[in-house]
Order: sequence, then C-alpha cells, then structure tokens
Amino acid sequence: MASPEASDRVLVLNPVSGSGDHVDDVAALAADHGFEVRTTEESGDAKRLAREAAPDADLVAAAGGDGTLNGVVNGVAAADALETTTVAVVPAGTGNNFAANIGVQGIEHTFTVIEDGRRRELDIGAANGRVFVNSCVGGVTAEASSETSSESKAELGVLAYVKNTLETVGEFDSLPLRVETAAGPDGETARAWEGEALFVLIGNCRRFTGARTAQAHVEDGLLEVTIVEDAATANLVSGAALERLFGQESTHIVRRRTPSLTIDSREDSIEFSLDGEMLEAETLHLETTPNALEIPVGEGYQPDPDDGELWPLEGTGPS
Ligand SMILES: Nc1ncnc2c1ncn2[C@@H]1O[C@H](COP(=O)(O)OP(=O)(O)OP(=O)(O)O)[C@@H](O)[C@H]1O
Repeated sequence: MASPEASDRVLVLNPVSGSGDHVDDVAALAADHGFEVRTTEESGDAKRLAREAAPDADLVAAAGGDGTLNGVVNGVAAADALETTTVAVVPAGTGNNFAANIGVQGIEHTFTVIEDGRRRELDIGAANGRVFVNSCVGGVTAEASSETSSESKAELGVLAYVKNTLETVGEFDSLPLRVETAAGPDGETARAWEGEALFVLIGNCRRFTGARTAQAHVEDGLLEVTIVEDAATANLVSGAALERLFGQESTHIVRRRTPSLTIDSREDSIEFSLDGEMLEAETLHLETTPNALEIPVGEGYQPDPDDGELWPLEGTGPS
C-alpha cells in the first residue's frame, strides 16, 4: 500500500547544478504540473531521493545536469522500478548532453514534452553494476573531471573531460589495457584489443561529443567503444583537434560496437567517469540493458539516426 507521503509525480531538484538560477522556474513549473519537489543537499542525494520515490511514483523527473540524471536513474534502478517508473529530464545543468540527445530543448519544453510528447524506451549502460546513460570514460582523472569548466562541457560534452585531463596532467601515463568486446546481434564479432591507451570511451549514445546537432541512437542494444591509442597524444592538444579526430577515421582510434565488454588494467586501477561521476576499478565489466528506461522525448528525437558513416566499425583497427 502507498505510504501517506506517496506521490505519483516527484521531481528531484539539484539547486546548484549549472548556474543555479533555475530553482524558482523549475519549482513553479513542477507545482503547475503536479510534481512534489524533493531537493538534493549533497552528493548522493539524487540517487537516494529517486530510490525512495520510485516504488510509488509513476514519474520521477531529474532537474539538474547529467550527474543528477545519472543519480536519478541509478536510484530508480536500485528500487527495481525501471519497468514501472518513467524518468523525465529537466535540463538545468551546464552541458545537458543527454537532454539534447533526446530532443528536450529547455526547462519549459520539458514540461510540454512530459504532457504531450512520445515516450520511448531507451537503452541504459551499466559498469560494475552502476548505471550510466551517456558515457563511461576511462583515463580521465577525478581532479581534471572536477575542474572541467562549464563552458568546455557545454561545447565538447564528454570530450571536455578528456581535453582537461590532457591539459592538467603534464606527464600523462598511458594505460596498459586489454579490452574484450562481445559478439553483437548485427554481426559484430567478439574481439580483443590489447595495448597502451590514453583513454577508453564507452558511449550509450552513438555520438556523444556534445555537438548540439547530435542525434542519439539509444535503442540499438549496443555500446559504442572508442579506444584512443597512446600514439595519438600529439593530435589531441586542442578541442577542435579532438572534435576532428572523433569525427573521422584515424589510425590511432579503435572503434567497436558491442552489447558488453570487459576492460582489464594490466597495472594499477583506473579512474572512470560515469556521466561525470567517478569510479575506480582494475577490471570493469560493462553491459547494456536494451529498452530499459522509459523517457518522454521531444519532437526532434529520431529513434534511428542515420549516422553510420561515423562508425565504420568492422574491419578497422587491430583485432
Ligand atoms: N545541494 C547540493 N550541494 C552541492 N552539491 C550538490 C548538491 N546536490 C547535488 N550536488 C552535486 O552536484 C553534482 C551533479 O551536478 P550535475 O552534473 O547535475 O550538474 P552540472 O555539473 O552543472 O551539469 P552537467 O553534468 O550537465 O555538466 C553531483 O556530483 C552532486 O554531488
């Protein structure tokens, strides 16, 4: 039976995300649309509040940036309520990459989308049991991640962390890695890559550079894996170079598409950033759960964007 405080619609509000000037607007719109607002006070609260709300709520909205959304989805997953609770995205962060990927253009637009928009069932990724919606990036340091500027995140998306790591860490140690990707449903073969990497990026969305025009394919049951080999350092000094590098084939970039993979460090544990939140591990097992997250999407969302040219996968790179 529902508790006396149970609410059908709960909005988890991060009051300090982005520039922090969204609070009044979000609270007013939330009240108009029948949401009970629960405000985060510290790290970890988005997950806790969503976990508490999910058993009774049909709809839990995440008002904040990608980190807040990550917390909310992890909370709903921890309550084992992904099948019964819809998650909405209220973009009030700096980058808002995921919102852009699903055609949600701003705070007011979200509420229109919640009432009138289509609902799609999107894939989610998990790394050692922790859920991510956008990306998991290995090789980014916690220090560089926390120092990455809002402007850089807005411009470059997840690559901002890569750029900042390259800039802040003078002598960058490459990562001796083994990356094993499993066979997939579209003829992707099981493969293993071993070598020295600078970064390994795993995207749930097909493109995750943060470009405003980016279209996600988050319903294909696959993770997109990009390994940046050590020899690429010289090419990665500027943001523009990074964008160019990720937008074309390069001999120092290895790409795979797979439903699951394992990353083993040959030496120390590695720091990974999951949607901007840090996780340290020597071995990371990643998998996707297809169509696990019901989410209202804007008119601009295309379930099956035609971006195959960016991912000419099979037959490239060492196997
Ligand atoms: N009340 C609070 N005070 C201080 N920090 C908080 C509070 N609530 C949440 N946080 C922290 O905010 C972080 C999440 O921020 P979030 O990623 O949502 O916004 P952002 O960094 O501005 O945007 P984006 O990720 O889109 O660039 C979490 O790491 C969490 O620890």
